[in-house]
Amino acid sequence: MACFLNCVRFDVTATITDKPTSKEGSLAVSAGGVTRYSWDDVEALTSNFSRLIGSGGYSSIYMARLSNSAKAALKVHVSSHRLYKIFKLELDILLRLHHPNIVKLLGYSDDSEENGALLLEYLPQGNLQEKLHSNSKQVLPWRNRTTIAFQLVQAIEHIHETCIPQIVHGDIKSSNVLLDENFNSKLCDFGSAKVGFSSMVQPSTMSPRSRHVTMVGSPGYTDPHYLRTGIASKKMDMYGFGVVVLELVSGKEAFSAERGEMLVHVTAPLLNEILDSSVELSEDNVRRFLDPRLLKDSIDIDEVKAMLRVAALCISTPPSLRPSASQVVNNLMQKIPSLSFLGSGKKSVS
Ligand SMILES: Nc1ncnc2c1ncn2[C@@H]1O[C@H](COP(=O)(O)OP(=O)(O)OP(=O)(O)O)[C@@H](O)[C@H]1O
Repeated sequence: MACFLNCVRFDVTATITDKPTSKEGSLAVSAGGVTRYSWDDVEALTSNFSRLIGSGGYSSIYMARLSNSAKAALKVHVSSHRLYKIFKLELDILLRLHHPNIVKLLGYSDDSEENGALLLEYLPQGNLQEKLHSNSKQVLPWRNRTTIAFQLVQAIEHIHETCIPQIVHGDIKSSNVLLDENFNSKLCDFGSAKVGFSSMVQPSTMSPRSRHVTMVGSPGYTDPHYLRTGIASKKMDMYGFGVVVLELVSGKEAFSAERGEMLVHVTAPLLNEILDSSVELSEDNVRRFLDPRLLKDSIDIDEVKAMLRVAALCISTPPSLRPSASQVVNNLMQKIPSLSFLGSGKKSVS
């Protein structure tokens, strides 16, 4: 996905585990459920990269077939030394992450610095951005939208609060949320992540004189506090999450290139109204903001208000006012009864 011109990736500083030493010709080697492939295997799995299923700023994603003929997705980083480091960072993180709402690593290939590839579980419904904003006739029902938000924030809770060391994703946006056949959401793309700090980090490449920061940013999703200060934190993930919730509720894009408009700006008056306890929130205003493609009569307006309130808190300034992921998990479970069922078995050990 396109990035802000003035923002590039985080510097990669995380330590990457050494690769396993045993390797038998082109035979794949499995450890802990993750298989290490040679580049020849990768070519065979993808039938020589014959079917492209997605692409990002730094990688191409190809359809792969495993030996049992199950589908998988193969992510290949554009060849360069810097991008190989991003590949190693993502590999290191995915090797450690095990959560139902985080894309699963099935295997990898790291033969040489030119060739790094991640084999991921295949998510047949693609990414949330396409699902919400393409002109497809298939409209994502309200129930799925609340579930997707809830599963996404559980994935964020896991990386922020459960796994050790903790991780800041650094690029929460709807194109980094993948959907399985039942529209369950899985967070992907850890190429911008920061590892091993509890809440804040100053990017190492930020010069004290220039405020130039090396960090990814996607239009409409980047925390303005981060852009101003260069300080990355869990709160920037909560900001990105808040924007995704606004997209889910409104069906509008985080950034409209056509109008040069950010969703957070368009929604600011309504969100201020939501946070202002002295104002009785007008139901008409809330309904007007809802995605027009949704069958509004069947939607509980209190659920919409709950989602908007969460979004408003997540994008608030200063970042210290934003809730943690676990606070959002608890709040959504309380306000949207159908989610408590999903939340009952939510914890998964890293
Ligand atoms: N496991 C998967 N199953 C199905 N489609 C996938 C999978 N992984 C990625 N994709 C598709 O490829 C797109 C790009 O993937 P990803 O975000 O990982 O790449 P990237 O190069 O890191 O992107 P970015 O520019 O956002 O950093 C996704 O938005 C999705 O459409």
